Amino acid sequence: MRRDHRPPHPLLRTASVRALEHAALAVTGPGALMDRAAAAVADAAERLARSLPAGTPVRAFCGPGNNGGDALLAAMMLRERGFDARAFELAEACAGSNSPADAARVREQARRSGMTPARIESLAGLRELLDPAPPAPAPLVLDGLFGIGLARPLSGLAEAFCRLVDELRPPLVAVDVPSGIDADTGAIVGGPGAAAVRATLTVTMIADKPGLRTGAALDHVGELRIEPLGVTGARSDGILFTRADAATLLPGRPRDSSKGSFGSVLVIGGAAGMAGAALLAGRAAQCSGAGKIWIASPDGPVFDPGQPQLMTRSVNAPFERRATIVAGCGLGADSRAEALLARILDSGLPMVLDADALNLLALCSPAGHGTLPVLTPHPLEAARLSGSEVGEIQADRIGAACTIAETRRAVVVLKGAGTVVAHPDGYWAIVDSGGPALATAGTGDVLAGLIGGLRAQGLSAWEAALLGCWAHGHAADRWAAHCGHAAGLSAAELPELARGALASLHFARNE
Ligand SMILES: NC(=O)C1=CN([C@@H]2O[C@H](COP(=O)(O)OP(=O)(O)OC[C@H]3O[C@@H](n4cnc5c(N)ncnc54)[C@H](O)[C@@H]3O)[C@@H](O)[C@H]2O)[C@@H](O)CC1
Ligand SMILES: [K+]
Repeated sequence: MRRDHRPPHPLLRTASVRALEHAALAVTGPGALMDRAAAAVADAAERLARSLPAGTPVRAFCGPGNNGGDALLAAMMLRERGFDARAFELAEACAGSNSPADAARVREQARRSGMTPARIESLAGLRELLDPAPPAPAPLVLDGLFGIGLARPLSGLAEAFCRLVDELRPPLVAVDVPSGIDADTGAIVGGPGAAAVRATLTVTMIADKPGLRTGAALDHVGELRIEPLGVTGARSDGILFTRADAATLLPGRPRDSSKGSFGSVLVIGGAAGMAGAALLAGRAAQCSGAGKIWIASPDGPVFDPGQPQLMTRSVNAPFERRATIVAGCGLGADSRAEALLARILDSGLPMVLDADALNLLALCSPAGHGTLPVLTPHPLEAARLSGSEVGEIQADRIGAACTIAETRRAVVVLKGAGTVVAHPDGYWAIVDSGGPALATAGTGDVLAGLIGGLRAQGLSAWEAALLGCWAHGHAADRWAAHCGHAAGLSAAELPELARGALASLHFARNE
């Protein structure tokens, strides 16, 4: 995929982080990594404290494992730097747990310096700490309850801690991972009803993690800082697809070219009552730079008066020999649509299947295709494609996208917070753009059109999916940043914004 020599942004699952940690510990000796992790947390907390009233106390919540060790040592460092820093542990969360060696060493150090974590036994005690009666100042909180060792849903006082944090929204630095978040999947352990900490800032250790980049985690991580702790040699499980990656994929535009040089897109959809869906996909294909665009609707020609260059075509006409098909946006689910999808799948042409095409595809058993198609399901469509439930998809978005990609032999774009793109050969990426501005009807049609338009310009299915997703997300992000608000974007505005996002990559190439 890469056309330059810049290393990608790796995302490591817990097993890979642990393997790196063990290899590094053999070289650095015990304690060194925890010293560095704690120093990174203390530095981050000190920076955050500069934006808070002078004298803001630091309250560190320490779990039984090394995550708690990091937080406790950071609190000790902050006390040495002059902060009113104290450490606490939650009675139930620590019951019966033996600390691992590093955390035990820090606890002994804390005992010697008179900073043994005070045990909190009740909700009242917890509230008093997080919401002290005036004039006592509100605290800056360190969340060191659980990191990559979280093994079950938060309960008891740990759960109450999260609920109080949700209510009071204190400035909070999460150590490694916000407690309650699964570092591999980004889901809240125990499901959407379970508890997880909401951080202002997360300082994550050794490497970036997929579970900080997709799903529910995006409302919990806050600002993210990655601290390698001097550990190198990260083997990536997947990548974060960034603006710099996107810039390497931008299709060229030679001077000596014509409309025939940039491919044709045939949008098939826009049945009665849903014509707009096909028009949005057509406009987006246009804005991506594709040479020619046709719209074929099962209910006769649909015109886009503002975009007269979009041509119409009968769905019964033979498909253009070299077209890229974008099918499904407002296609309907009747027998005509079914027959059309069968023709599309038989064509062997490059294709992007969205919306109704995915729902129909879910009814067919997986089959081989001429060229790798791109499927763009949202979680409900993904659930239909894999015969599961939305909850199961969201519990492991990467796993779900990879499974569908493999079984359907397709590049799969699993939409939603932290879009996942998966290849049937098992590799995957999370797209580093997009936000809640996109949560409105029609934006999926725009995405399908963008990907189709880029595919028509010669990008592979994988490349077109990644670049299309990035441009789509970045367009919305830029719009939201400009408005200072993420609500009210209409899908009709999005194709031109995406054109701007793609154009901005010309500058990124030279950065
Ligand atoms: N040892 C080292 O050199 C380093 C450790 N690091 C830190 O160590 C963390 C991992 O440490 P651990 O492996 O000890 O794991 P954690 O500290 O994340 O937690 C493990 C402990 O929590 C308990 N536990 C898990 N889920 C629970 C729940 N829901 N309720 C109550 N108890 C629960 C487990 O039984 C175990 O005692 C990382 O996240 C990171 O913060 C990093 O700083 C890197 C360096
Ligand atoms: K944590």
